[in-house]
Amino acid sequence: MDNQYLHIGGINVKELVHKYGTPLFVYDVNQIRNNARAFTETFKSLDVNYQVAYASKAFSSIAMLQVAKQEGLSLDVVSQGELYTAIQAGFPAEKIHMHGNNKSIDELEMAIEQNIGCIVVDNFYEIELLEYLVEKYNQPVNVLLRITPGIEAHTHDYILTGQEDSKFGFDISSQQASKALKSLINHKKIHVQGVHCHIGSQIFETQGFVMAIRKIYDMLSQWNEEFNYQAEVVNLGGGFGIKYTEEDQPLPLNEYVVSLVNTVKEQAEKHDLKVPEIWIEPGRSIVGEAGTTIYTIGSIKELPNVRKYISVDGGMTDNIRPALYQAKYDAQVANKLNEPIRETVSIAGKCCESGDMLIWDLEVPEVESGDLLAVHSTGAYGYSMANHYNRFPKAAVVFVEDGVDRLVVKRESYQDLTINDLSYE
Ligand SMILES: Cc1ncc(COP(=O)(O)O)c(C=O)c1O
Ligand SMILES: N[C@@H](CCCC[NH3+])C(=O)O
Repeated sequence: MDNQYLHIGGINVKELVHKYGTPLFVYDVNQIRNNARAFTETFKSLDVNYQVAYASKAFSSIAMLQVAKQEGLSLDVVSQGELYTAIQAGFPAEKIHMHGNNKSIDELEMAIEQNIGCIVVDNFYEIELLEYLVEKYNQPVNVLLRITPGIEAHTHDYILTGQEDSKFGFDISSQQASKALKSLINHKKIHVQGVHCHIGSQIFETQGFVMAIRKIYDMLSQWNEEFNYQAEVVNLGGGFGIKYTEEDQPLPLNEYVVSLVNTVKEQAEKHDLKVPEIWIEPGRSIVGEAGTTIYTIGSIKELPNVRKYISVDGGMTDNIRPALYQAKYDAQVANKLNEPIRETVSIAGKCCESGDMLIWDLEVPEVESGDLLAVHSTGAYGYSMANHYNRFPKAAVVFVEDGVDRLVVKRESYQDLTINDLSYE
C-alpha cells in the first residue's frame, strides 16, 4: 500500500518518519536548486550583470547555505548569527550582504573583519558607526543605501516594508535618502555602490516592483544632476510570492526577473543613466515550496455540529505563521493519499495557547490517531522562526535529493533545552 504514502524527492515519508521521527521538516533539494536556477538562468538570458542573493532569514542552516553556494548565489544576512552560519558553511565572504535596521557595533565589526561584499546601510546612526569603524580597522567598505520608496505592496501589514511609515531605510520623499548619500559621497573609505529597496513579501504581481523602480530612478536622476552620482548596483530585494494554498496564484519566477530587468533598463535609458548591476534577494520563493512538515496526529476532539479538532505533535513552535499572519496552509494525510475525502477538520498544535492552530478548514479522509499529516510549503519562515514555547525541542530537518536522504539539522534534545540554565540552589 506504499502508493497511499506521500513521497518527497523519491522517498516514502514513512521511511523518513521511521528514521527521524516527527515533527520533521523535509526539503526537496532539487526543488531548491530549480528555484535558484529559475532566477539565475533568466538573468543570464537577459544579458545583464546580476547577483541573486538568497535571503537566509527564510531558512538558514549550514547545509542550506552550502546548497546556495553550489548554485552560485550570493547571500543576504541580517544578523551576526546569520553571518556566523554563513562563515561556518564556507560561504565566500565577498558574496555576502549584510542587512539590519539596528546593526550593533559587534555585528558591523564582524562584517568588516570578515570583509564581506557589502553592508546595506539603513539609517544615520549606522553611518556614524561605520565612519568610526572604517577608521578603526583602516579598511574600506562597500555599502548600498536602503531606500523606502513609498510603495504599498498588496500583502499582510506585518510583512510590508516599502511604505514611507516603516522602520526600515531612508525615506525618499522627506529627502533622508539624499541626505544619506550626501554624507557619504566623498568618503574615502565608504564606497556607496548603489541603492537597495525591498517592498514587502509574498507579492503576486510585478506592478509594485515597477512602481518602486520608477521612484528609485526619479531619485537616481536627481542624484546624477545634483551630485554627479550614478549607482553601480540597484538591489530590488525579494518578496516573490509562492503557493501555499489553491487561493495563491504566484507568477513563474522568471516573470518577476524579466519585469524587473526590463523596467530598470527602460528607466536607465529614460534618465540617460548607465544600466547598473541588478541584484535581488529572494528567500521564500527559493525554499518555501521545497519544504514540507510531517507531523504525527494525536488527539482528536469532536464538537458535534461545531468542529473537529485534530491535534498534531508540533504547532506554533515550528510554524508560527498562522498565528502571526493568519497564514493559510494546505496539508494531506500522508499515509492515506488515495482514500476518499470524508470531512472538514481543524488542525491544532500542541502548545498551551488557543491561537495555536495550523489550519482551520482542511478536507481529509477518515483520520485516526497515529496517522501522518504533511503540511505543504513550510520551507520558508518555518524552522527559521521556530521557538521554544512550552519548552518543545526544535524539530529535525532532512534534505532529500535523487532518492537519498540526509539529516542536516539534528532534532534538539531536552539537554539542549536546559544547556544555558544555571542552578539557583
Ligand atoms: C530586505 C529583505 N530582503 C529580502 C527579503 C526576503 O523576502 P522573501 O522571503 O519574501 O523573498 C526580506 C524579507 O521580507 C527582506 O526584508
Ligand atoms: N517572516 C515573514 C516575512 C518577513 C520577511 C522578512 N522581511 C513571513 O513569514 O512571511
